Amino acid sequence: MEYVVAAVILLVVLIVGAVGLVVPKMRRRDLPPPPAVPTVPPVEEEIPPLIEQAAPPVAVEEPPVEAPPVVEEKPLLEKPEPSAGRLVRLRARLARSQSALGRGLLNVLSRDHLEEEDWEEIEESLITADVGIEATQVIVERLRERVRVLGTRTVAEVREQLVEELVGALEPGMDRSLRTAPHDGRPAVVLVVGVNGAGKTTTCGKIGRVLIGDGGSVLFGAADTFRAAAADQIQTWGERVGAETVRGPEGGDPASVAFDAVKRGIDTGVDTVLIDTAGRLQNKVGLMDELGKVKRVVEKHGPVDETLLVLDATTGQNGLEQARVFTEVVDVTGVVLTKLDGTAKGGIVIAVQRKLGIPVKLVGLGEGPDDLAPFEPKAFVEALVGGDA
Ligand SMILES: Nc1nc2c(ncn2[C@@H]2O[C@H](COP(=O)(O)OP(=O)(O)OP(=O)(O)O)[C@@H](O)[C@H]2O)c(=O)[nH]1
Repeated sequence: MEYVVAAVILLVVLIVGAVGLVVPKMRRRDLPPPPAVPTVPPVEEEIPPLIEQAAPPVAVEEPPVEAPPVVEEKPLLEKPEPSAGRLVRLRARLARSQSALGRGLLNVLSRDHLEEEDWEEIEESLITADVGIEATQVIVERLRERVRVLGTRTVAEVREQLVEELVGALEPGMDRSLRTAPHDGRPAVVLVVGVNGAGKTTTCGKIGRVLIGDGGSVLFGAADTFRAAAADQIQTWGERVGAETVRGPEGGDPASVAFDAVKRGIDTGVDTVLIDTAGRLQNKVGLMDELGKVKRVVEKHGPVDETLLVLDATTGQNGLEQARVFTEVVDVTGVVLTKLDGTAKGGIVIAVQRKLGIPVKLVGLGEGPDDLAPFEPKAFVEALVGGDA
C-alpha cells in the first residue's frame, strides 16, 4: 500500500512538472510580437488660425499715435476759363463768315468810285450773310449817305464807317448782362429753351462753365426728360466742373424735375440753377403746355430770372420762324446763337435781334467746352469784317 501511495505521488509530481514546462512555452507562442518601434504619443499637427488672435492687451500706457489723414480720392475737376475776352480769343472761329462777308465788302469798298452797282454788290453781300433784307437796306442807305457827305475815300475810312453801321444795327446799348446772381436768399434761376438739336444741352453745360469760370457755383436741372441721353449729357458736363445735376426718371414730368432742381439749389446754396428743357416743337399748344408748366411750377419758388433761347445760326432765316414761336410761349430774355463757327452767315446775329427784339447775349463758336462767349457787338463786327481791326 505504501508503494502505491508513493507511486501516485510520484506520478502527480511528474505530471505537474511536465505541465509546468509545456504551458509557459505555449503562452509565449500565443503572444503578439512586440511593436518594432517604441511608441511615442502622436503629436497633433498645428493648423494656423484663420484670424490671428490679437495678443492680450498690455496694460502699459502709450502716448496716443495720430492716425494718418484719410485722403479722399476726388476726380480731377476742370477749371473753366473766365468769360472776359473770350470773343476776341475766338475771333478766328468766324473765319468762314469773315471770308464770305468781310473780304467781299472790303474788295468793293476799295474801288476808286463807288457806283450804283457797287452799292448793289454791297447790299447783296449783306443779304447773303443773312443780315436780313430790311436791316441791309438801312445799313447800306446810311453808309452811302456818310460816304457822300464826308467824301470818304480811303478803304480804311470806309471800313471804319461800315463797322460803325453794323455795330449800330446790333443796338450796342441793349442790356446783355446775364441775371445769374443769387438774390433774396435763393439762387438765380435760368431756363434754357430751344428746338432739339440747336445745341441747347451743350449750351447749358457751357453756360455753367462760364459761370463757374467767373467764380460762381451752379446746379443743373435735367428737365429734358424726353431724351435720356440729354440728362446723361448734362450730368457729364456737371461732373467735369464739380456741379450737381438733378434729374428725374426717363419720360418723367419735366416740371417736377425743374421744381426739384430749384429746391435743391436753394438747399445747397448755389448761385445759379440752370434748367435744360425739352424743345419738342410738335405744335405751339404742346410747347406752351410744356414750357408754361415748367415755368409755373418753378415759380412756386420765386420768379425765373433769365430765359435763354438757343438758336442754331446755320438754320438761317428759317430758324427765326421757330424762334418766334418760343418768344410767344415764354418770356425770352436773351438769345444764344450757336454754331457761328460753322456758317458763312454770321450776319444772322443782326437779323435775330432785329426780328425778335431780344438781345443776343452769348454766341457759340465751336464744340469745345469753353467755345461760348459773351456777345460784344464791336468785337463781333470787327471779326466779321476782318481787315485791319
Ligand atoms: N460747331 C458747333 N457745334 C455746336 C455748337 N453748339 C452745339 N454744337 C453741337 O451741336 C450738336 C447738338 O447739340 P445738343 O446740345 O445735343 O443739342 P440739343 O439742342 O440739346 O438737342 P436735344 O438735347 O436733342 O434737345 C452737338 O454735336 C454739339 O456739339 C457750336 O457753337 N458750334
